[in-house]
Formats: sequence, structure tokens, C-alpha cells
Amino acid sequence: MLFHVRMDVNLPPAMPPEQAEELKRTERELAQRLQHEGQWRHLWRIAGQYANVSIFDVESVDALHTLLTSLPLFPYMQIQIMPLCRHPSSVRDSDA
Ligand SMILES: O=C(O)C[C@H]1C=CC(=O)O1
Repeated sequence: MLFHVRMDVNLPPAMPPEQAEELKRTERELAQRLQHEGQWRHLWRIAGQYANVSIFDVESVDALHTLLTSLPLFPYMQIQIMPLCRHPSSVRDSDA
């Protein structure tokens, strides 16, 4: 199942910089592992914002929930999810 996910990150201004850097480092490691594994299909920065648009390819809504809540930055994110299905006019298959 494909999902379009928008994540807006809001780290508390009072968070110590070392803690923020460690969270970002562990988030990056996990995000890159999930991209290599194929579950995190696209990751795009929204220009000018500490936010991203991502496409996830996972087994189920429960799997998406488990993945998103495992992200180190999850407690500091606002997340919007749009489930995707095939458009009848699309010339691509869902693997493209
Ligand atoms: O920077 C972000 O958009 C938040 C998050 C998503 C992937 C990652 O490495 O950090």
C-alpha cells in the first residue's frame, strides 16, 4: 500500500543542541535504512520549511503506524497521511 505522508518537524527551542543533533542523526540512519529496504520510497524536503513529503510503501495502515511511531523525531512531528491508489489514467505502474 502506498501512502503520501507529510511530516512537519517542530523541535522545542529549549532542546539542547546536542540532543537535537543526536535525534537528527538517529532519524537519518533509520530513514536511510528504510529507503534502502524499499519501504520509504521517496523523501523530499519542502523548500523553505523543516518539513518533508514522503511516499511509503508498506503492507498495511498498521505497518505505517508502527513505522512512523518508531521514528526518533516522531514526538516532535505533525504528520498528515493520504492513502494512495492507482489512478485509472496513470501510464505508470505502482513500482515506477
Ligand atoms: O528532516 C526531516 O524532514 C525529518 C526526518 C525525515 C527524514 C529524516 O532524516 O529526518
